[in-house]
Amino acid sequence: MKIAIGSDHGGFELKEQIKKLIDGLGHEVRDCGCHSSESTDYPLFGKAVAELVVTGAVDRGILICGTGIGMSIVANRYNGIRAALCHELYTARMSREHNDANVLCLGARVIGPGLAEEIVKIWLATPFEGGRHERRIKLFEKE
Ligand SMILES: O=C[C@H](O)[C@H](O)[C@H](O)COP(=O)(O)O
Repeated sequence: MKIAIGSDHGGFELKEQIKKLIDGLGHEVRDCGCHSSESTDYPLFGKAVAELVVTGAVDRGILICGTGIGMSIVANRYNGIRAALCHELYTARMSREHNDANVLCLGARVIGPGLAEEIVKIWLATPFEGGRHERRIKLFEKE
């Protein structure tokens, strides 16, 4: 898959680590920044990733900030984005199976890098179940 990834300064280190993981799994990574731990503004990177997902330039997005909250708020303003903030494995899996989440948000100040990697792996590997869940998504997404 093609995957866009973005973070602010709070998520920068974890972004670099997750980039390597995704690359090692055989995906194509598009890094939308930021590019250092210097203080910056999460909406810039949340928007960049969301726009690539919405336009179909990439298949999925991963966004990382301190808590993951700011990034999920920004991404979910876009019609067609279903961003899920996940800090354990069950919601990571269910966000794919039931919600067809196309953006994963992580809080680098909330969980450790080991758990973050496991979350990313399960989120990338889990397919959408469709069926009744597809009907529910159609109920809130605009044409
Ligand atoms: O939701 C927002 C994110 O968690 C940001 O990473 C956080 O607000 C940045 O905080 P600070 O500017 O204090 O590093």
